Amino acid sequence: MDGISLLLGVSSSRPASRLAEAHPFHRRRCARGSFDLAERFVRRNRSLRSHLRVFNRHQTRMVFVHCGNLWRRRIRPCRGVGVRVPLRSQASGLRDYSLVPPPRYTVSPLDFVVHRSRVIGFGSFGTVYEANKAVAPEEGLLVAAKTVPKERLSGMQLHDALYYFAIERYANDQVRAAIESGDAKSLARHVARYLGYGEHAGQEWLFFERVPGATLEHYFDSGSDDAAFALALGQALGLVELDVRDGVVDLLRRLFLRIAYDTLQTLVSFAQLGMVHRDMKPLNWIVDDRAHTLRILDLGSSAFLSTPRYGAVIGYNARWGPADTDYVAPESFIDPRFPYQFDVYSCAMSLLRLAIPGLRNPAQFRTFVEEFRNMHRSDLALYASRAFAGNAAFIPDHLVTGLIVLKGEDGRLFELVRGMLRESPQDRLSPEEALVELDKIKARTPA
Ligand SMILES: Nc1ncnc2c1ncn2[C@@H]1O[C@H](COP(=O)(O)OP(=O)(O)OP(=O)(O)O)[C@@H](O)[C@H]1O
Repeated sequence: MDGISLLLGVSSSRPASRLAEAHPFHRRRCARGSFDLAERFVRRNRSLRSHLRVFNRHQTRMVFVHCGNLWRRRIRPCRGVGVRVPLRSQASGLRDYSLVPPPRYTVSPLDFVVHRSRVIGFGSFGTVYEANKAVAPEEGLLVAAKTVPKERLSGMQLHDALYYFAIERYANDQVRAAIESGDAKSLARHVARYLGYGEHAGQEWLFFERVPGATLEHYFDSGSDDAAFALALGQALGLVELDVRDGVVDLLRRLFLRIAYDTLQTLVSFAQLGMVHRDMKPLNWIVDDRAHTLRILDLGSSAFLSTPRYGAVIGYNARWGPADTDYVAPESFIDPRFPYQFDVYSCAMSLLRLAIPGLRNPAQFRTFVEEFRNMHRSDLALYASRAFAGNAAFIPDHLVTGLIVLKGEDGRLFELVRGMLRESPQDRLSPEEALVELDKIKARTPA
């Protein structure tokens, strides 16, 4: 890692040399490249993500920066390009995971058998294993056991991983406490059940009930045609009345309404806890095919905006990069005046992939995201009108079904999604407002 001093990938119009001019000490170290180049670099080097602080202020250009030995250097954002590299001192002060309150729900890892050879999933910072509860109550329960892979992380990466892990623990504590107090029924249904935190032999664990089913991304990835996709997803969600004879548009519309409802209800409950999830996306939405519900995973990127006992905010730090750039709201970082609108945008972007068949393919979705934000300022109406006028690079054929899906209910669904995608968080619907609109639409839709 130390071998690479700095790698920049700058898309389209602003040449890397201009960036270098603004920061002469980096001039000789800047490499010019395309967005694709930079993105490929990031994807291939997922483990380096903790060192990549990326944001795209105007959604026009994207810069990725990798710093090996430059931790003390800070690159200030240029117009249109945002680059932030954390200072070591800031990193240690502001990301101190020991500031996160102690665990509320604890368990003994010895009560679980963790199957180390059966990895369910792993991300930049965590590994999730299959496990079983080995003792009563609930002996034999299928469990997902998440831990920080300390053996493959070191330095700042390990530090970041432990921080996210502590936030995830804290967030799950809050969610479970709300469920137990009876305040948040929707959370019991829409978040993976948290069993508790445990530590053994220097390894920390978070234990969850294992959700039977697959993530929405997995459904998108299935490669099946629209009708087969809709029926499989509908069956998993318990929409037994779905019938292929109703036509694909109708099937997709009902799925859309159902998933929008599940996710918005959850966002309303999160907001009641003062929480922004910050990483709402199909990969973190798992369809529980036994309880027939959508559950949200991975609370590790959450922000708690009002935690007076421990300081203003837990989990959120504007000096850090945003979450997944494909779904991140245009403000990139939470606007403290309209914090809950952040997740609404990511939710709507995810829902677009459900409604618009062409967007289920990740590469096509990424092309769409670029164009939608850069050329159309996240305005769905502008995008649609240009796409039909033949100005968009995105293939209109793919858009047609999706727009017909959204066009239902006299265009109300379209307007709802448009309102959820407003570029400015001030104009965007809050979770409550979006849910009210959705309720009105559902009331007009035959069951
Ligand atoms: N409770 C659960 N039940 C079933 N599968 C789960 C559960 N928790 C996590 N998984 C699986 O593990 C994968 C990774 O989980 P999670 O997103 O929590 O990890 P992560 O390390 O934070 O990943 P990333 O860095 O990509 O966000 C999920 O996509 C899902 O497939």
